[in-house]
Amino acid sequence: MIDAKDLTRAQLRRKLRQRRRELKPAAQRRAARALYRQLAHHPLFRRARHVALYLSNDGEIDPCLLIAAAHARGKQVYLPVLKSWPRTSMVFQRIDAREKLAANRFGIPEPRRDSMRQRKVWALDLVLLPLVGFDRHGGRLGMGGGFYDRSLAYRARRKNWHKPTLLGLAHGCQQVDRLPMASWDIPLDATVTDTGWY
Ligand SMILES: Nc1nc2c(c(=O)[nH]1)N(C=O)[C@@H](CNc1ccc(C(=O)N[C@@H](CCC(=O)O)C(=O)O)cc1)CN2
Ligand SMILES: Nc1ncnc2c1ncn2[C@@H]1O[C@H](COP(=O)(O)OP(=O)(O)OP(=O)(O)O)[C@@H](O)[C@H]1O
Repeated sequence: MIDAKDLTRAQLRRKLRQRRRELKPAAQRRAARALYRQLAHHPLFRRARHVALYLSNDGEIDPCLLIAAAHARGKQVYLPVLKSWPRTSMVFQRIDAREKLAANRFGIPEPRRDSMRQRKVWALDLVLLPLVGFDRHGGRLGMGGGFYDRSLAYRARRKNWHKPTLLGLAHGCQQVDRLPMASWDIPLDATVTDTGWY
């Protein structure tokens, strides 16, 4: 496991992104199936009606099997969609199983913006977050845009509001011993990997 103490956030991010990108396609497919087995029958997933996921990019663990399962079970499935203004914010928008998608400014596919299909993040039951690095204490290192932190910032002010449950999704190799937490970081309830819950 990487010792995060001697690295800056930028160095750590580079190292961990490289690790997940190095996974071969067969290892990625195995990891996606193992992640599905960790979550598909868990009560947090089974009970959730409104679930936000993401489309994998840059070697991220792929939640596509969970997306398919969520659709098949009649859940409402949401993806993050970047706003053009302010450029640092994003919203969660419902997609259907055959949704047409187009690449956003980072090359990640997303649905065409439609405010009728958007839902406030505090009205979601479960958000499955992509991440670059995680620790056992709810720490998350993202791509560095602050998109998830900004959309979850209300949590810091509303301590008694526990929705939605926040679960990071990652490959086991993205674990670090302890991430330095920034003042704006919103702790995860847990991170789920191909090998277990942390
Ligand atoms: N799959 C996925 N979707 C997601 C996120 C994510 O981390 N993963 N995001 C989570 O926040 C948001 C997008 N945030 C991102 C932030 C930076 C970069 C990125 O690749 N930056 C490049 C260079 C930027 C550029 O091309 O202009 C880089 O750092 O190399 C990508 C996504 C919303 N959707
Ligand atoms: N609630 C917030 N309000 C204002 N700025 C914020 C907030 N959260 C994060 N930021 C800003 O966003 C920038 C990136 O934050 P950070 O490095 O934690 O992103 P990240 O969690 O890695 O990215 P992402 O959530 O997009 O995957 C920081 O410079 C920070 O100043």
